[in-house]
Amino acid sequence: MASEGRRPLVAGNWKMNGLRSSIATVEAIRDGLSPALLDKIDVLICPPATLISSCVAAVYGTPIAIGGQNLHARPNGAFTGSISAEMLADLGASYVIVGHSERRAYHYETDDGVHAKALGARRAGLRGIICVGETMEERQQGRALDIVRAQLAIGLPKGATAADTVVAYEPVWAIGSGRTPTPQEIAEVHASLREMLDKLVGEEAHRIRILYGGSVKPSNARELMKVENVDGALVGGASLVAEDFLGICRAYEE
Ligand SMILES: O=C(CO)COP(=O)(O)O
Repeated sequence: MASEGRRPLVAGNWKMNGLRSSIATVEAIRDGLSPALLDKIDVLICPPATLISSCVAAVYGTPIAIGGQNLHARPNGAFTGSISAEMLADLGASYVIVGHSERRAYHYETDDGVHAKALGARRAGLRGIICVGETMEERQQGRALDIVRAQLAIGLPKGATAADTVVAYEPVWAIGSGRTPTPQEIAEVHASLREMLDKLVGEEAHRIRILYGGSVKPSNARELMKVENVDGALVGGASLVAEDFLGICRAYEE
């Protein structure tokens, strides 16, 4: 449950999916969210960078936020193909995902790199969503908590606040697999992350949101979102289908 006044955040990560025709999905999400629900939760869509501008236009005048999926740590320079936090902010993005496990696995991102990117996000006034998560092998070795705590301790910028930082726990083995940890397993990791946040930033730890991500669907969202210290969801596959993403948002309806 998002408690202690933390406002839930339901975020969609489209990954490398979406053409201009996908703006219809954003419009359907926009039109399907009731004012009463938007009073209770924050909603964010992170499309590929190519669609950020048109998504920003589609949600103009609503509280729905648009974010990037990755950034370069530097503000500008000779980094062919890269996009800086300033460029994302310039398009109207207000969040950016940092250190997603797919970036770590396929683009060799390290915890130090995640830290540099999170600083870049803060520099440009974006909220960084810092992702942590263990592999199945690490879980089986009993190392899940050690892994995610270390990822957080290195990745999180000094003095992080709820205004510039969100944490997302995404077990690598739950992403796109249809498998999720049990509510007890999620509660254990989120409590441990909250405790680590407390060590790192003190009181502010109780204001920083910790999302759960990995195979969140309308059918399991209610159960997962009421786990203690779960302050929302980071949704992959189900965020590509307006009705599914809306179904997850509606877990917060009652
Ligand atoms: O990686 C994720 C979100 O960032 C989760 O993806 P799925 O919801 O497709 O498992």
